[in-house]
Amino acid sequence: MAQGRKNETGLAPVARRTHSRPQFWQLARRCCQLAASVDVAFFFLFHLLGSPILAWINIASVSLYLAAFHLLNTRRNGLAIALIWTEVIVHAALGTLLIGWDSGFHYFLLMFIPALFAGMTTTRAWIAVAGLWAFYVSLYAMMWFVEPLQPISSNALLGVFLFNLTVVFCMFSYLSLFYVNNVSSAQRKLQFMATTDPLTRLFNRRHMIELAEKEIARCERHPLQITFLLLDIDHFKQFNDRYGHDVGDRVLQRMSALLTSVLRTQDSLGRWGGEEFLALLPDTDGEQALLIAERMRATVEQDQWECEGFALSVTLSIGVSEYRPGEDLSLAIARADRALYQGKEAGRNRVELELAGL
Ligand SMILES: Nc1nc2c(ncn2[C@@H]2O[C@H](COP(=O)(O)OP(=O)(O)OP(=O)(O)O)[C@@H](O)[C@H]2O)c(=O)[nH]1
Repeated sequence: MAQGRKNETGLAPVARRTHSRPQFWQLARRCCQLAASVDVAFFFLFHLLGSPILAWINIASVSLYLAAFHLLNTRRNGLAIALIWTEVIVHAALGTLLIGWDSGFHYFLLMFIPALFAGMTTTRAWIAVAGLWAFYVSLYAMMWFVEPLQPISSNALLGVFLFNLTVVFCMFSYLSLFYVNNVSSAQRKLQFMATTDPLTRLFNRRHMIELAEKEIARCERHPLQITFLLLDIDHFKQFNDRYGHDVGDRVLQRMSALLTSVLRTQDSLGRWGGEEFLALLPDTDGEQALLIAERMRATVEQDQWECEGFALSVTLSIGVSEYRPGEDLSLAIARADRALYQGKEAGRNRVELELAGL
């Protein structure tokens, strides 16, 4: 069924995805507003320069841009793009025919090139660019043989040229800025998604490993101590079983906020798995880490846990390990895990440091 619909529209999946991009249509709307404003300025400029035909062409252009803007607002995007295309091509051609190639109206055609690649599949964009190139070259060649139909003085022509050039510079700069901002914001979002656990908003396991490996590399250059805390909520399963999964999720979120508030700015905290967290404490020895872990344990125990009307008794067991220079990260974490297990075995709600010699 889905495949059939694809064929009916005649659009490849990439094209449909591209056209559903809200930023593209937001940009198209903004371009309509800008272009309509520029055309209002042109109306007065051409009246002053004694070219009434061009002045009234600009009024037609403003109407087309307003219509395209309205179509974009009502999601008739294809028709809107067709109107914008028509306006730019006809306007550039008429401007050039009436007052000559040196008016610089043809520069507006070049602005389509990035828009074509942003709004179409690559193959279609190449075909459209080839068509645009042919039109551009034909217009240029024609102006070798045809005199301008409504010439204006050379000073006025220079004025129009400078005006057009300035507008094209401004619009290209605006489009470039828009593009760069979009790419940077997409990169930020991707970076966030790649490093963050969506439920708790803490770092995810993969990012914690990256951070820990960076810290270990730093530790190998300068002899600094690193400690790891592996934290596990006691009897977490019972919250899910008794009160439902949503309450379990809220406990995880609240726990993340609480633990973050206890840690120092140089420490990193991540969700290691289900109800397990890993804290990385740089420049910290085992003794200091024990104090921090104890503070975390006590904070969780003393906090008033209430979730969706249920009073909960939440505690945490914590295993602490010191990183030994030269060892693999997994070994240091395995020792924290063993310490955590000992804490669970000894009755939970405890902090345990790795046993010496293990
Ligand atoms: N609500 C919720 N539950 C989760 C999530 N991830 C894992 N869990 C649950 O966490 C529970 C972990 O249970 P266990 O590993 O038996 O551990 P526990 O009940 O905390 O017991 P101890 O660790 O031995 O104290 C399981 O029931 C998982 O389904 C999550 O993202 N949200």
